[in-house]
Amino acid sequence: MDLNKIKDPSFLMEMNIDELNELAYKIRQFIIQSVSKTGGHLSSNLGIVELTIALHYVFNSPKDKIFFDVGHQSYVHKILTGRAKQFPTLRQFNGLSGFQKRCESKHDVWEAGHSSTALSAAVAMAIARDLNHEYFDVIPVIGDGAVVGGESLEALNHLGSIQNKVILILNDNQMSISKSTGAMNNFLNNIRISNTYNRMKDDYRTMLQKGKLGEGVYKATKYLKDFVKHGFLDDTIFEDFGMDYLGPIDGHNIGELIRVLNIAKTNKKSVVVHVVTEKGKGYSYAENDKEGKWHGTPPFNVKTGNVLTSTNKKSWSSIVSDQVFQWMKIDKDVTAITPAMMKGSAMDNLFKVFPERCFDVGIAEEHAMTFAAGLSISKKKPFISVYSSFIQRAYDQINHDIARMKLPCLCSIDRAGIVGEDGPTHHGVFDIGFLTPIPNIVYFAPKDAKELRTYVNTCFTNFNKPYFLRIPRGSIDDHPVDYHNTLKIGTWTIECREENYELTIICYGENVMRVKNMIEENHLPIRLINARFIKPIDYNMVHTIFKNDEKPIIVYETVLKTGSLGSILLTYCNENRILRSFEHIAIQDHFSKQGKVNEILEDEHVDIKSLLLKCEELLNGKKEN
Ligand SMILES: Cc1ncc(C[n+]2csc(CCOP(=O)(O)OP(=O)(O)O)c2C)c(N)n1
Ligand SMILES: CC(=O)[C@@H](O)[C@H](O)COP(=O)(O)O
Ligand SMILES: [Mg+2]
Repeated sequence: MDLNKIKDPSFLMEMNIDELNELAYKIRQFIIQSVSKTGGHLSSNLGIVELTIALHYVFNSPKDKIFFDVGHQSYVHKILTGRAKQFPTLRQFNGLSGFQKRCESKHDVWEAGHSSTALSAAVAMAIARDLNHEYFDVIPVIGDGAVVGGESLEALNHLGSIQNKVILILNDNQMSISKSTGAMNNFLNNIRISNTYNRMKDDYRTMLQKGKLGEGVYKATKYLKDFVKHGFLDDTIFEDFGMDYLGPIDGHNIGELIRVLNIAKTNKKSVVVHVVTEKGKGYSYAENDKEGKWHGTPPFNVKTGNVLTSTNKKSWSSIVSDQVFQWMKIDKDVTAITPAMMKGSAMDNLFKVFPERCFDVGIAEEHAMTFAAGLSISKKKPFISVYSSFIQRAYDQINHDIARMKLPCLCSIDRAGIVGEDGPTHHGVFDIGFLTPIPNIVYFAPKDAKELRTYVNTCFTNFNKPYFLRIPRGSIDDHPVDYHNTLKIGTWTIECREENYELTIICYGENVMRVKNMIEENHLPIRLINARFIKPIDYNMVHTIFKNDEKPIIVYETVLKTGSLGSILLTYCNENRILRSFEHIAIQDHFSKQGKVNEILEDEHVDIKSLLLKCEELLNGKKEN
């Protein structure tokens, strides 16, 4: 069958199990080929092919609400709901989203990108349905990584106390991006490997084969309830939360999936269907290397498994991590924390060499921050690395637990700025606006590897306050720095041209080097200020620039304008009665699109070309005067 011709999932009803298996094979090949060209979340999608087919076979979307937590594993759902043709545009500018998107299809009933929201939404949908006296099923599909996120557990707590039915599909592939961690994972693992379970599973299989479960849903459900009550599953956490439990089910056996999903469909109460799948299934490289590489991949060669873009530069994340590593070697109090992003934050080596001082707390940004506060109050020196967009979750913990008590820590805000293909849910453009109002913190955005390493040294040398660090996605040239080298908190530097300038640009982070190149390539009479401390700002320099100089000023940022450095400077000028206006280039009050970083910057008019145009306009205007 031609996947491009699929309009909606109704065609599945005409297919027998062999045909459904053939379809699964085709979809897998399609996804491998397609993602090899565009890049994307490969292994989670390869693992969920049969499960998604079975869900759309048993339930009637969009009347029944099938939706995926995070949404990075919704490619099969997209194909079955008529979007195969758009896959060449996956994650591209103005193309198909890598997550569910309500504007793309009526079958996308929820949107995410961040983890652990699906069950909350499902509980609400089920309650609203029952209030409206409507009849449909609500079926959130949640991974073993996402199910431990605080919000999932809060929603589970709510669901367990109400009568409204939700069918929670727990897609257990034993992996988050790295290996799943924590007690819930141990619990799921125990179910999977228990001898008792295996015996029970065989009994259950036999019953399925003999068609006994087909004799009547009531009988089947009762059997499963007895199974739950008297068998090895008598204290599943889900039962304790007031739900029924079905499973574990082989997530690559379509026949078994369909049978059990039908039982879940007719079950009266909320039910967890525990489905065991294999991440990366059907692509040998992804099956053999489950540790992160194939979770989200750039374009690659299908035959060799090699990615098509490679660089000699080092990621910003790995440079932070390496400098922290140097400090872990000499200071046994330094500890490291990641909320499930060990690979992305390049912390593998820390975990390998110092396992007893490194903590992957799972998808739990709130806990990660308060846990860091607890370590800090106990005289440890916590380093935490969290993506900018994910730390939005932990605002209160930074404010209430860390900053208010002035607890020393070093928190690296990774993936700050426009991140690219992950799109609006993942752009790190809000952190300056929401972190800088918090008292007691220091916030630093390095221009290069040297400044970055020097700041890490500064923090560990004087570990006495909440230090924050802001780094983007991407790579740069590395520059080793001895750990004695430090810098002065709250100081900005003049990056180029102290005299004979006609215009001043103020920027920070990776933009400093970009702007410097622009100035040098175009031989422009511009003074460039490296505003590396976003908090505290360099009041002396700011005063000098804004008070004593009549030449034009541009504050250039690639974050949201609201709450940005520009708005901090406006407030400063106002407070100090400095009557001075300046040009402010930053992102307007909306969510930026997905695509290549340069395309998005251009779309937002905050690219270097837009800056250059503004400079030329101001410089020419100056000359004409
Ligand atoms: C709040 C938040 N933190 C971290 C992430 C990054 N992230 C995306 S998918 C993922 C792993 C999810 O694991 P699981 O739910 O088991 O899905 P799988 O990929 O195994 O199918 C993580 C950590 C995120 N999207 N949102
Ligand atoms: C879906 C999700 O949230 C992550 O997989 C994210 O896409 C990772 O981003 P990086 O590729 O920047 O690590
Ligand atoms: Mg998983």
